[in-house]
Amino acid sequence: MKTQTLGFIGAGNMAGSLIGGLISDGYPAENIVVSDVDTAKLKDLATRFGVQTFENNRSVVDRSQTVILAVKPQILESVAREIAAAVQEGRPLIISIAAGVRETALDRWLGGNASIVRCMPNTPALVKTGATALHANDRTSPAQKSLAEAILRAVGVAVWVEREELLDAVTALSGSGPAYFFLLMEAMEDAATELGLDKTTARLLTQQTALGAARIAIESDEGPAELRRRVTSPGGTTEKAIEVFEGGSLRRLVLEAIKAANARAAELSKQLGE
Ligand SMILES: NC(=O)C1=CN([C@@H]2O[C@H](COP(=O)(O)OP(=O)(O)OC[C@H]3O[C@@H](n4cnc5c(N)ncnc54)[C@H](OP(=O)(O)O)[C@@H]3O)[C@@H](O)[C@H]2O)C=CC1
Ligand SMILES: O=C(O)[C@@H]1CCC=N1
Repeated sequence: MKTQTLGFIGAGNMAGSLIGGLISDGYPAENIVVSDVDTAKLKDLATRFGVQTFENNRSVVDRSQTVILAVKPQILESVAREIAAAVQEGRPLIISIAAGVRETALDRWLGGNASIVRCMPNTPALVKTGATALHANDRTSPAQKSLAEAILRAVGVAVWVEREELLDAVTALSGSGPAYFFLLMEAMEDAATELGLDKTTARLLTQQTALGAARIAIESDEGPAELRRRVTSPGGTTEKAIEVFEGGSLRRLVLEAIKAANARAAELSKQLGE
């Protein structure tokens, strides 16, 4: 896979995360090409990672065996129509990371003969701890599916979903999920500073606690409920905090938040042509 040219259209947050992760996994920078309308973003990626950049999307498609579409969902139709003439008989493989844009809509915009893998990665790909779910259209060959999986697996875990609609749930869970943890970290830091800790100490302890909790959760055979119980001494401090979280309906809030994100993904797909 690393000998093939991999193209990115869109040089924003998610492209930067994927490129950073791929390069730290040993993907040669000279085999990565990127285009964007924003030259400052191209310059930034070229400086940080040494990738080749272009202001013209067609230049990226013409050079690539695989093209990752990393523009906002609302821009995808115009980008797809712009590159359609260069996408023929399933080549290059198209990987879309756009939230809520269905394979059928993208295929239509691309001219009706594209091999498309839709996936939902997340920004921790930058540090090779990404979480991605994938789904492919019928035209995608087993070799193309393996290639897409290998690209995303290089920056974290990658799993296939059986039905494309499930990518909306994945978007709401792990696509947006890093932001949920960051929100909790922000709130924990603020609380700690209110209790008198300085900002630097509050941040360090919060970060290390998040990392430690995630590592234990990954390495243990036990689920989060049991792991939580191990921290919660009867009559102790954690119990008091958990009572406040449960009393404030944290679980209901999380359910509502994730359902709202899922609904937004479905709404985007309706707005953007199903
Ligand atoms: N951010 C995340 O955590 C995740 C995002 N995604 C998906 O990834 C996609 C990109 O998101 P994100 O990286 O956050 O978005 P960004 O806005 O950071 O990046 C998109 C980039 O595309 C550029 N662009 C706009 N028009 C064109 C065009 N015609 N041709 C080429 N480039 C263009 C934008 O430039 P300009 O800003 O000037 O418009 C911008 O630099 C979205 O579809 C999103 O749903 C998926 C998983 C996680
Ligand atoms: O907020 C968004 O729409 C994108 C998709 C998942 C994460 N960021």
